[in-house]
Amino acid sequence: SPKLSKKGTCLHSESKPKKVKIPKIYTRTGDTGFSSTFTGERRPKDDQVFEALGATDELTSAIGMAKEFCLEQGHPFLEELDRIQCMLQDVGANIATPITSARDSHLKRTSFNEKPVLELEQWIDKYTEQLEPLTSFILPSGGKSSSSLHVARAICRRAERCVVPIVQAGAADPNVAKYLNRLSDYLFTLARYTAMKEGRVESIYKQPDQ
Ligand SMILES: Nc1ncnc2c1ncn2[C@@H]1O[C@H](COP(=O)(O)OP(=O)(O)OP(=O)(O)O)[C@@H](O)[C@H]1O
Repeated sequence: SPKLSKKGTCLHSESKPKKVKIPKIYTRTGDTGFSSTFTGERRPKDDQVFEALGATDELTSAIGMAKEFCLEQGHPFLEELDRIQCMLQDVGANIATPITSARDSHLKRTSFNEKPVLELEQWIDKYTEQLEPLTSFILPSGGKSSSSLHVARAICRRAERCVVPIVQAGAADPNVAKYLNRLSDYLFTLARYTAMKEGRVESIYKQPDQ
């Protein structure tokens, strides 16, 4: 197969070097504060679709950071977090494709079903069985893995708040809201599980002296 030289020319063994156009990351089309949905609509960047896409992006970035802390501790569930990050790409694709302006071909490529929600539930149940039942409010704590998972959990809840009105308007699949709702429970449970596995104490709520 053709190889690229450092200057971006395409090197074929038998033909003359051809210039390959490397696409630029910036198109400048968003500079006036508008951007595009996957269905081609132009909307202002403070539209609820872009708010939800941005929150989903923050969520997967927070999970990426948490994953690094969990990796340092040798936790065995990194494949679950990888899969969740892939699912969040699909969450984004569904949000970026308002059902109200989508053609069949768009819908086929960006549908989101209930299966990943059920998968999260299985994972939650697996960790919950190994944890002591909750008897008081815990505070985000319990080491770097646990605390970073709590940050991801809080961002997940914001993403859910952004998605709910979009789902209620019939523009995104209800399974997307369900997935985010379940994901925050998963992240909470996993935060507690990592604290337990690392032998870290979770801070609990005590009524502060008045
Ligand atoms: N600030 C934003 N927050 C969340 N999502 C965004 C934001 N800006 C754009 N998007 C979405 O992410 C996609 C990719 O973003 P990108 O930055 O390339 O868009 P743009 O700002 O419209 O274009 P450009 O950066 O090339 O001027 C867009 O098509 C849009 O759906």
